[in-house]
Amino acid sequence: DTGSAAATPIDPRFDIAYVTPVTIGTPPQTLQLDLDTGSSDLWVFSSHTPASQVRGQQIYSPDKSTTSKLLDGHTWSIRYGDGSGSRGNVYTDNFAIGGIMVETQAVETAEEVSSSFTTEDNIDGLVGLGFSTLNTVSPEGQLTFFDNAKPKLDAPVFTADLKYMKEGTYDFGFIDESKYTGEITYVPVDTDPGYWTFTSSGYGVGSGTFSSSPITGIADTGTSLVYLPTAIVTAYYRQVEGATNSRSYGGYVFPCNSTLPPFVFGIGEAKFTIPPSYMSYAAVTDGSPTCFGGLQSSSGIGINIWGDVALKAAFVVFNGEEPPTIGWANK
Ligand SMILES: CC(C)(C)S(=O)(=O)N[C@@H](Cc1ccccc1)C(=O)N[C@@H](Cc1c[nH]c[nH+]1)C(=O)N[C@@H](CC1CCCCC1)C(O)(O)C(F)(F)C(=O)NCCN1CCOCC1
Repeated sequence: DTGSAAATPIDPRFDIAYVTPVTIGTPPQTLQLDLDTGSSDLWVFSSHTPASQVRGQQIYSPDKSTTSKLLDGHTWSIRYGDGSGSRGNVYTDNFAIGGIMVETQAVETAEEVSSSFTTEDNIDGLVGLGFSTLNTVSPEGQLTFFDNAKPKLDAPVFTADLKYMKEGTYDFGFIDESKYTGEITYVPVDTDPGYWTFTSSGYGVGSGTFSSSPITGIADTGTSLVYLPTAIVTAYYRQVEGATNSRSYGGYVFPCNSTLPPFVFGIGEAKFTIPPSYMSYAAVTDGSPTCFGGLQSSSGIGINIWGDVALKAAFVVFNGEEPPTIGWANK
């Protein structure tokens, strides 16, 4: 099998996250989920989510599906890097993305979600596409959609073609040559503890010299920005007029009319350029002349994260062969 599904920015003003339509159950219930390579739980707003915590999200009702089965005695609970979280019970049911159907996918139904999920009415849940070792279901961990779908895919891969303020695509089971230019550079992936962890070959600020130094981090479709070591981040913002590391805004900000250099990162011998428009993430509040940077320091996180700001500058292949690798191509 092969399949494709849209990755649509949830906000027309800036790319905070992307959602993809999925179907669950019989007859199919359609939800818009955030495909997230930084986690490995597939969870949804559901008929079990308290009404006070649901604000416009689509919900999955297992009781309305003739193919749903409660996974008795199983629960889940997850906390994300931005402090948000959710927890609940587990069903298995038919689950499809882009026409790829998994009959007994573990679908985690939310009994509770944190306030930032309630207020984000464009996200009905997440599809974790990290490695199944990160799945939080207890007492038995469950497989991700990708692990379940792999045996029926023409190739054990999925690709991300995220775009700047535009609809992109996730493809499953094939590599669409029309979506990239030149060659795909593959590098090894370390699956411990369960992220798509790889090592970049270095970075450059604008037309400055390229610094060939290894940067190990995770490819994370569920994180909006890029988080890198402080030395790299200060080297970047040193080139931005009026940039400061603002405690109140929690990161590097600068006047929105400042000229930003592009940010270059290396994958093996290949170079990828994040254009200035991606590096100016958003005004700190609507209409403010102060903008928040798309590159921030990872010192508070503990790992470097190549989030959407970097991913949308490339065509990325998540290769699930043994051993897994990750491929990057220009587009
Ligand atoms: C707006 C912003 C200031 C740029 S933001 O940072 O708030 N953007 C959020 C995403 C978002 C989208 C929509 C609405 C609101 C927020 C963002 O980038 N969050 C990251 C920030 C971060 C990461 N690390 C430190 N900080 C995050 O938590 N991303 C997780 C998925 C998010 C969660 C909130 C809802 C949208 C999806 C993530 O899964 O990508 C993760 F990798 F960062 C993460 O937390 N993975 C959980 C890993 N655990 C390990 C233990 O086993 C269980 C799984």
